[in-house]
Amino acid sequence: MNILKFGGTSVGSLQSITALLSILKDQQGAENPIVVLSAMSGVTNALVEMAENAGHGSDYSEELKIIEKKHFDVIRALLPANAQNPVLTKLKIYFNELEEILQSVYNLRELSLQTKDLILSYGERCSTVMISHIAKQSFSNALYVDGSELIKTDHNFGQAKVNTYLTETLIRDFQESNSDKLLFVTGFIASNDDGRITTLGRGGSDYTAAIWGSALNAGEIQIWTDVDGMLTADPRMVKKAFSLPELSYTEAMELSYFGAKVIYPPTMIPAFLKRIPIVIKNTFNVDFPGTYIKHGTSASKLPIKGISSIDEISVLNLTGSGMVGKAGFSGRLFSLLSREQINIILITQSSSEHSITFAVKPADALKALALINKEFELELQARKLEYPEVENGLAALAIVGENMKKTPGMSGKLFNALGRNGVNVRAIAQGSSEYNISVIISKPDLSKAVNAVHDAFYANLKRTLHVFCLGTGNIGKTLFAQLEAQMDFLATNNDLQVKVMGVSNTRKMYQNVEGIALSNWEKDLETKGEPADLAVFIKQMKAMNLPNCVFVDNTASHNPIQFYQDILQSSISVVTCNKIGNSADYEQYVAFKQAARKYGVDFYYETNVGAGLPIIRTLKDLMMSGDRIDRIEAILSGTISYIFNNYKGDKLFHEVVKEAQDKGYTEPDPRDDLNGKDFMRKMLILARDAGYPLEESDIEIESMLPPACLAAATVADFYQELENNTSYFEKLKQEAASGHKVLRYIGKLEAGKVVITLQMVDDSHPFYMLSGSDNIISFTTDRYKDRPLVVKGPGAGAEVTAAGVFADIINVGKR
Ligand SMILES: NC(=O)c1ccc[n+]([C@@H]2O[C@H](COP(=O)([O-])OP(=O)(O)OC[C@H]3O[C@@H](n4cnc5c(N)ncnc54)[C@H](O)[C@@H]3O)[C@@H](O)[C@H]2O)c1
Ligand SMILES: N[C@@H](CCO)C(=O)O
Ligand code: NA
Repeated sequence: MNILKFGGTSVGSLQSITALLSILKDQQGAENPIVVLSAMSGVTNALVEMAENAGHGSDYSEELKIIEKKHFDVIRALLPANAQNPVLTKLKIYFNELEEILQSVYNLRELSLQTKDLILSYGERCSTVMISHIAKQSFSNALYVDGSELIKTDHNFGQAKVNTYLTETLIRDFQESNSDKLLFVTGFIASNDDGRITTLGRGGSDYTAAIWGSALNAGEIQIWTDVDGMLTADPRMVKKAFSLPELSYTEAMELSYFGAKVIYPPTMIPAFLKRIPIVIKNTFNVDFPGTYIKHGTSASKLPIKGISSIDEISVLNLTGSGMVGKAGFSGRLFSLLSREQINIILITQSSSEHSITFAVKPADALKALALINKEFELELQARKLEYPEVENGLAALAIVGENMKKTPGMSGKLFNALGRNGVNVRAIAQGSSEYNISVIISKPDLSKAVNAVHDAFYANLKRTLHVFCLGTGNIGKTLFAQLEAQMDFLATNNDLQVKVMGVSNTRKMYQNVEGIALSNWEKDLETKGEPADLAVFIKQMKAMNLPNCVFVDNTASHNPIQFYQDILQSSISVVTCNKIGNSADYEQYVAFKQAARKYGVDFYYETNVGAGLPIIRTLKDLMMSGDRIDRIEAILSGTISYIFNNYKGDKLFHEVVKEAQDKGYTEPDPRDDLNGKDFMRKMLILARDAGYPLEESDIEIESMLPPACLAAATVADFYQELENNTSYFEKLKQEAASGHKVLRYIGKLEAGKVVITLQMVDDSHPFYMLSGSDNIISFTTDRYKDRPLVVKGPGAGAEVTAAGVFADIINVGKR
């Protein structure tokens, strides 16, 4: 025989009650199941509130009408008119009784625990009367059972202790004489030996189900609720939390102890002792298998079963020489706390025995402090102990699973996930059972931490990168289009999800905790965005405190640079195509790298040189593997390359420059390309990555423009000056052509010196053959000595640049 317990949401609506009845139909068999019911959702809370209001002399009648109507509406909707009267009458009697009791409380302005239990009992009684009557339509043997008469307890109102022997006898006798009936039993309520109503405390209806299950040696106890079972983590924090197919009792205990609200551990003990399996099922998703909790280790191969969390705890730390080697010290401490019913969530003690740290609920913290101050008064006065302090604003997280026991590296994985996301661990505890490793962290970090740990342990699930993007121009726009097009591929082939959480340009900024739909980012930014403010954008990004977070700079602005270091120090990776950061002070360049290393995040800037071409990466690989750069020769301006490759025939120089700009090769300000500044920045970054601590002033740069062009105050003036100097450029072109040569703007790093020069080269030169916006770079190194390593290809343009930024983002995700 099975026990089926339905929680508040399962009896809370027409839809759920209909589902409940069809579940019962499916489970009809040789033996009648026992159905245990909670109060309709919201009713117990309403009863508590009414009781307390009455006790304070406040009005409760409105609320009473609401819950009465709630029951009556269900009856009117689910029973034919001719069957409504008996149950309406019965419920009306209950509500009249309840009103009289509340009125007495109101008159006396006194609410005892005993009266409160009596008031609460109407929740289960009303729902169970109601449902048993509705069930009669399809099950003629349905019978309402006031469970309070069968579960006998002591006089501890509010949290009564069950007299197991007597209760089990009563239940067995009752069931034996009603075995032909389908019993609908009130959960949560019981009575003492005076016959007064008591309640079973938190999770009480589950407890009722377990007591009945134990008394009748049930085949299984089904807990029907509104979620798909026990989840891997709190779904309010972890969107990717999923239902666990199977758990051992111990695992379920550990998980629920730390806040998985589905069942409350003490309620399971009667079932645990008799080894009765417990199945958690979803009334609203009947076909889903749910979670099966049984004795012994589970067959599931998951290394950890779940991550439990408590979002608010307080920690007390006891330190002092007085504890060292003193047997019985911790005994005194913990028996003191247990005597006063203070539940200790977690304990750690250093092996020097110099300090004990323990965590309690915030509500217990000051009480614990006072108790310790009193108990250890002498030791405190003698300074053998330091006066303890309470630390608030903390949270706890635990990974749970019996398989951890045999698997090394579990704690490594946990701490790596936390460390990489900048979560500081305040205290650690691992039971020697190895079922559970718990850490204490600061409360604001909890959600990030739980998500990071979830991602780390369930690596077969999609990992999520949270991306914040600055710049929606040429590159930014193209990146969004590429991200959108590639979403599905990444999900299926790399188990990676790139979620854009925020976007800003100079005018507007928009962030969304749910992520921004890439199909609609432009409209969202326009309509939902606020006026842009970079400092605020970054502050909000940090405040979201997301795991696996990446800041992407797709601007050509100085402004974001000043924030890089702070961003890296907040354990957020930086990906940038903006060259300004790496080509300013050498000191700053070093600081970025150090911050990234220290905080365990990435700082990627592949597109700083040669757009998407693998140049930075190649250089890094050479350096890391111990090669030494002897010489770099390169053409690194895509714009100038395009200009020289297309400045032919009748086309005028300034027209070709305009073409390059229109094709998206130039910097937002094309003067930065033609005056050599962009090229200079790239050479400087390369030289630094090659190990030379150079500054901009160390670079010798030959201008390819006449002075008037360099002096132009605006872009329009610049184009005008280019046109004015047409003959200068024509002369250059002819000179080259007459010698069967081509114009090339070439950078060279040799012996720690960088020069950029305008050259005319013939077909014997390796850089002669270039087309379009091609870049070319040749590395001559200790290992590539006789023939250099050469990278060549399009070195400018929105598609190839955005692709390089994209690859950098993905590389952050790979770690
Ligand atoms: N075009 C290429 O081939 C290429 C290749 C490699 C690198 N890059 C680099 O890409 C970057 C972007 O180039 P682009 O052509 O997309 O420029 P763009 O002018 O088209 O776009 C720049 C964007 O940045 C935004 N922006 C500027 N300052 C900002 C600030 N302080 N806060 C927020 N947003 C800000 C602007 O609103 C705009 O949306 C540049 O740094 C460039 O050097 C470009
Ligand atoms: N404006 C740059 C873009 C690539 O960094 C160029 O022309 O090379
Ligand atoms: Na590159």
